[in-house]
Amino acid sequence: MLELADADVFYGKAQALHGISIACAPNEVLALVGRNGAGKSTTLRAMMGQIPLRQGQRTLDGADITGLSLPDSSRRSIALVPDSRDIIGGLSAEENLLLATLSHPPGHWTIERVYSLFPRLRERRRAQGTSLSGGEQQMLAIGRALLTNPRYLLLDEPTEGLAPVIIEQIVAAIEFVSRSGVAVLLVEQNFRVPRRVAKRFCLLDSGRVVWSGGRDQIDDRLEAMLSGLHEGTHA
Ligand SMILES: Nc1ncnc2c1ncn2[C@@H]1O[C@H](COP(=O)(O)OP(=O)(O)OP(=O)(O)O)[C@@H](O)[C@H]1O
Repeated sequence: MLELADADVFYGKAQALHGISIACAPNEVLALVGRNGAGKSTTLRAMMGQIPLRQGQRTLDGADITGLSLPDSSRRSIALVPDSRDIIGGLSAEENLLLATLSHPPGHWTIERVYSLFPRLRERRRAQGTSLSGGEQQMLAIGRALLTNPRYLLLDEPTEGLAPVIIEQIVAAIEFVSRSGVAVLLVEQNFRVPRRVAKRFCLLDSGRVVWSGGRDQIDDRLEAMLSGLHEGTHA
């Protein structure tokens, strides 16, 4: 279980998270949804150890990892795919993947397995990072994270700005990765993708969890509200 308990996060003097408590169980797909600026990305960064907690605790399987650095969190089987994707533009797609294998011991995920998950990446393996499309970059960013052999994969808006046909490939990949035993913590502003792949949802607003529940607890009113989030509807 990867957990934040009563977490406060600040950017300078501005408080972004107010006592957030979120727990992601092994093997589950948990979605964090909420409108722009609600604190979704900040929550993922806090889960990853990329930003410090002013208050509260981060735990992994009950052990306190609040102060664990980002590289150590990565070695402890947590991986973050940021919305910026952070592909190294001067390297080929395959070189980007190779880099990830250098910093982690070999495990289930290999470059071959990443290519099986995203055949398009095999075709584009010699292409420079800068020449990859948005969808290819997203596939590469997910593949690179998988090569660290995470038990918890944190995905920040993986389908944002992508064409429907590519979104389908990303959705299929999330489902496959989840079936392979990796827990996925999915951040999306748009409710359509989480609706399909997640079993549990946390709705964030102004740095707080304002609702959480399972798929079967989403009634028509909540469904309409969540579906309207990306159009700017207030939570
Ligand atoms: N690097 C930063 N420096 C200062 N403030 C920040 C920074 N990143 C986020 N914030 C602020 O923290 C709050 C939460 O932002 P966050 O990016 O976590 O929200 P979000 O729900 O992920 O929204 P979005 O969908 O726009 O990414 C917002 O008020 C935002 O302006």
